[in-house]
Amino acid sequence: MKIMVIGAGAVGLLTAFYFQKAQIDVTVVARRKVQAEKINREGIKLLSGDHQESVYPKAVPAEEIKSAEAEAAFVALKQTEFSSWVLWAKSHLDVTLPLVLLQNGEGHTEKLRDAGFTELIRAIVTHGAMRESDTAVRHTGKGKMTAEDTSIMHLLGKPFFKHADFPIQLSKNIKAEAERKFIVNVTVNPVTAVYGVRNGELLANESLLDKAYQLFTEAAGVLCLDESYWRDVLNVLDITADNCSSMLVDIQVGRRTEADALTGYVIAEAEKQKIAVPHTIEIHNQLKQLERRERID
Ligand SMILES: NC(=O)C1=CN([C@@H]2O[C@H](COP(=O)(O)OP(=O)(O)OC[C@H]3O[C@@H](n4cnc5c(N)ncnc54)[C@H](OP(=O)(O)O)[C@@H]3O)[C@@H](O)[C@H]2O)C=CC1
Ligand SMILES: CC(C)(CO)C(=O)C(=O)O
Repeated sequence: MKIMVIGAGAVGLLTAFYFQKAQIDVTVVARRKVQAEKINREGIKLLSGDHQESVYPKAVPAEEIKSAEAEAAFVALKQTEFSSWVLWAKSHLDVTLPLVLLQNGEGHTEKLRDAGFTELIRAIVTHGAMRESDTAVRHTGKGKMTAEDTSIMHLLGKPFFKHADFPIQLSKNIKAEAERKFIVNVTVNPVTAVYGVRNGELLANESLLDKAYQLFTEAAGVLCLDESYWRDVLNVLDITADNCSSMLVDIQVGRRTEADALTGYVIAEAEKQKIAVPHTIEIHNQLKQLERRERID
């Protein structure tokens, strides 16, 4: 099989590494030509604890793709880049190419559907990954990829169903899986980013946990989720206590955050349903202010 991995950041490099290692023909599509050239020279190095290993997929810059010679593409760029990427996708990819979407947050699937793409497969990633250089990725937390149960995912996922380090599982109810991840991200990420703390600090500090719970209650109201999802949030906080959330990292390095696809999505849905979400609006505005203050790109 041939796949493309579009976006050579943390999740893209991790996905490309494990697929190439499983002897699947991978083409990495990088935004920057210089990154594609480095991957072609040096391969992709995975770092996990003390273990290091390299694989050698092909890489091409996005500007040089004419049409996709692949059975599917894994899309691994952030929500912040999605709208402009959809314009690129419309002119470079066949609308029937199966696209496996690895993003946190909501709104991206609709953007692609509105652009005419027909084979959209959602996947939820619970791994932790950090890009250390243009060619090296650290696997910081072993989780899994849960993808919508489709025939192409049966083929693509097969080498990984029992994989020790990069397991893929299929779900007939990906909406529920996505909601479970969404409620964690919309609760944990904004509080850790605004207060500049690691995830575990929310468990240690009652006032921060209260703020997270207020966000949880508002998001759960909008998504019609029950209180049992709060246990998931506490569980993730416990398991990832030492992590800096992705949103905190974005603020620290001066990048735009994925707030629009998280708190922004809750605010938009609440407006449609005429539900008040004052705490979500307040923290969303704080995030936007922080983005303006810290932004370097
Ligand atoms: N990192 C993690 O542990 C996890 C991340 N996720 C989710 O996965 C998604 C990706 O996150 P992550 O990998 O961390 O993000 P990164 O910022 O590490 O990577 C995004 C990559 O997309 C590339 N890119 C941007 N625009 C384009 C474009 N038009 N064409 C091709 N490539 C492009 C960027 O290129 P450039 O380098 O040139 O900027 C960058 O390499 C996010 O939605 C995130 O929330 C989910 C679970 C865990
Ligand atoms: C689960 C959590 C909160 C781990 O840090 C995450 O997904 C993120 O940081 O985006």
